[in-house]
Amino acid sequence: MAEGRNMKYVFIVNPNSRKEGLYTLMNQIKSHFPNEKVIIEKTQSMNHACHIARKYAFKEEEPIHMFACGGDGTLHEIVNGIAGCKHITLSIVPIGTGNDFVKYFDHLSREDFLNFDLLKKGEIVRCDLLKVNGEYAINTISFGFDVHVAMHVNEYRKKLPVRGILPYYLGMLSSLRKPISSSFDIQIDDHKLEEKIFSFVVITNGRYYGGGYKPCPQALINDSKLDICLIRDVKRTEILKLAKVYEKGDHLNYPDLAYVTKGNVVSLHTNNQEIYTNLDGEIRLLKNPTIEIVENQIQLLIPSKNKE
Ligand SMILES: Nc1ncnc2c1ncn2[C@@H]1O[C@H](COP(=O)(O)OP(=O)(O)OP(=O)(O)O)[C@@H](O)[C@H]1O
Repeated sequence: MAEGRNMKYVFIVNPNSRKEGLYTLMNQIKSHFPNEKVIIEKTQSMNHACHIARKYAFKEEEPIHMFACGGDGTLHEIVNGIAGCKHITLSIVPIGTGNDFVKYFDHLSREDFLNFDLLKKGEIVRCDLLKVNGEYAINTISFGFDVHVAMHVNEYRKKLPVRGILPYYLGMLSSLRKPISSSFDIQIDDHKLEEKIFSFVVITNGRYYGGGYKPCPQALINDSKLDICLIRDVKRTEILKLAKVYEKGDHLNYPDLAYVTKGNVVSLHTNNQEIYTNLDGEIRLLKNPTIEIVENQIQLLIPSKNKE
């Protein structure tokens, strides 16, 4: 835990999170912070987490240990409120349904992130952010077929009382009714790609997204680089094969299906037309999106399983 005499502990909680996660969280707070300055802020609507986080970002005089309690959507909003703030340390309490970002730390389980004893002796990990047309993302930004899948996933989650991986499969099936590939005019740094037809393009900081897929298995959250996965013009008959290998990050063994590269800036020229963009699972319509890496923007505090 980030400690110090004046340390303030701020929990930003999405109350719509999994009930058992919320229950564990409240018990953990009670037992670990009997006397300290603890503030629990519950989100009430879309983007509220960002507004709450920003309020603390402006209070530069006091050190703050902030906890993002929810799913990747809550984390996304908080990161947009505190990017670049050196007086805030951020821990993630993954009580959402997907929580793909924390899967990056593959030596830690979801339970480890909920264990404040492990957080007490935790370690600081500096984290870069992606930025597109003024908005940050901590995990991934993508374009193409997988954005349509994400949109359907969000719809299924709203409409049906289903959780876990099922909305992702349903979203994929719904998206297959439309063409899988489209034309992209892509520039990576000063290199314009000659290849234009792709099924989707994923730019990553972390390693997992979309319920557990692994576009850039070697991505590092603190290497000051964008990792870019380009999925080629996949036919309907190849989608199942792709999904299977993509989940394990084995798609790179099939260069006819996909390839990965690195860069500092990725630009999509859309002739001022809007394109659906997926930022950490949130959907936006952007014109001519330009994605850059912004280094060392967040101090993450993650649990440690080391004895001492
Ligand atoms: N009280 C609230 N009522 C309705 N929506 C809310 C409320 N608080 C937060 N939200 C919205 O919930 C979404 C975030 O949900 P959550 O944190 O579970 O993320 P998620 O995108 O579902 O992630 P994951 O897939 O990891 O579970 C955001 O769009 C946010 O604006």
